[in-house]
Amino acid sequence: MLFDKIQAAATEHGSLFYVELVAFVAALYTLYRTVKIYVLRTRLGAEPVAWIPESGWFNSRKALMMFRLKRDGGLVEYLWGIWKGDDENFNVRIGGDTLFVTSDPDNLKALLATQFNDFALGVRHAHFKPLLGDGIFTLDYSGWKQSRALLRPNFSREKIGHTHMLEDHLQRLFKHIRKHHGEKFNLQELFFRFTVDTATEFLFGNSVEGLADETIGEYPTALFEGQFEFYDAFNTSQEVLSSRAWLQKWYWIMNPPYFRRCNKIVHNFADFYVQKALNMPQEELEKKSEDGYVFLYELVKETKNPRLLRDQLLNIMIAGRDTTAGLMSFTFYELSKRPDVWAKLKEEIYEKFGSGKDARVEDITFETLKKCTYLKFLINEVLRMYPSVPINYRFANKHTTLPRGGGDDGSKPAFIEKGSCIGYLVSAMHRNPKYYGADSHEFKPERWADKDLKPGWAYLPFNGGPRICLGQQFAITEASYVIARLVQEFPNIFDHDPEPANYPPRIIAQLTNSLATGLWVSLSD
Ligand code: HEM
Repeated sequence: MLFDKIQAAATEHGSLFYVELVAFVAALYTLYRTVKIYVLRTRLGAEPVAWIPESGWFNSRKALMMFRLKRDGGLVEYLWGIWKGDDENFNVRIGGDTLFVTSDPDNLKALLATQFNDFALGVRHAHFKPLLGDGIFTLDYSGWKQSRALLRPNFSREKIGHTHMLEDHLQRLFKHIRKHHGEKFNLQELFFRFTVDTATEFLFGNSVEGLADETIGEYPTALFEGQFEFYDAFNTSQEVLSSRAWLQKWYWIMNPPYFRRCNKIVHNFADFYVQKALNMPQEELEKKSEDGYVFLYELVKETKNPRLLRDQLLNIMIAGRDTTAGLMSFTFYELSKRPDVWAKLKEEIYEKFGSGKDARVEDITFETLKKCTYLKFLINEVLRMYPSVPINYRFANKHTTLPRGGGDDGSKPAFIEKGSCIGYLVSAMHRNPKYYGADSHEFKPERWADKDLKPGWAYLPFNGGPRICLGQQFAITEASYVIARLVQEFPNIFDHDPEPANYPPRIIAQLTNSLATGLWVSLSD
């Protein structure tokens, strides 16, 4: 009936009729949305949030620019520029959706802790599922709770404090450094290989030995066909996951055949070790637990489900590997540029653990590393200036509010519509003078000695609330050990940055951060 009437009206008024009809429906819908949001917002006691000006149709110009900068390494600085530190909260329209962007500690506390149940990861599960399946990093609600309960006991102090497991891999790293005879090389690339080696050993009980190659006269042991493809496949899959995360609800566009092929290689790798563990007699498992700590062997005591085991291990791998490599890379980036920081660090490490031939390696433990005050300040500062996860997001699972961002001065509650996305920029918050003073853009480990510096929720490298990083202590122990050992072995560091004028450096923001041009340094005895 209605359709017939529309057709008759179209015949009578000519072809412009359809354009007018669409405009009318759009206007009606806009009016409906405006009234609906006004009513909901008033009911929840919130006020309107400021918008940042659009550029291009639905901000398409901004979105394209962000994609380009993500690839070229300028995204984190660009976002900081939009922010300017003053506007900690605003709305932005991207591709027709409203994104509430915040770097306000009060809002982050509500988002991640006090109003935890109002928010979820949302589409992250769909973004990451082809590689990671159902695990702690991808699930919400009861699935996440069960995962956390299953995995948490494996991060206790006695299970993650095995620093000696790192030493064999470090010896390989030293060989790579020494083969350059004091000439420049890319240390970041070695750190990324190192963390895959240590992560695969810790998680699966066997390292991929990515650092073992002919240039240092070592060859990895292959246990099965396709083992050596794991390293590249995992990197490639991870890059695609990052692009899918950036595409948000359009993630399905990014599903190329090479992604599916790489996922298969990674799954075959994990399945091999899972099956090996499942086939192990109980006594052998117990014996392995006594010999050293392997995540998989501990999990097998709790569940025999091969898919669950594979998914959880890959979830931890993705959460822990690049983040730690990034932390070590940015630390040495700063160390290579700051002789004053390098000297103070050396003083502390040499005093506590000796150096060169007199190095007391066995003294470097979880407990003794914790007592290295300057090393702690250094790591705090690296994670402040270069948080491994600079940008993150959550979705509202109901109509709700966040404490700040509404009203003329942004001090009133902000309305958050069900289904909308909240982007939070930890990197911007970490450089805001409001929380870190006028020198907030400077790299200054000493700031952490100031007893008055109590950033609370303004310092969030490991997230906060119920989903706080499970591997925080693990990562800090591993990075501290590597830093201390490198300082012991190589007393001299020199900067060979190909872009020395670019400070802060260009950063590639994949799922986590890395230096766009690599970490070019030389280290010598
Ligand atoms: C410098 C190193 C690291 C940093 C900066 C870091 C940071 C983070 C952040 C920001 C999150 C929250 C992600 C989100 O909820 O959206 C997270 C979660 C997580 N991290 Fe880390 N991480 C690091 C290393 C590690 C390591 C080494 C492991 C494991 C061996 C690990 C295991 C996890 C797990 C399992 C989660 C998920 C927790 C949950 O959702 O309940 N992380 N990490």
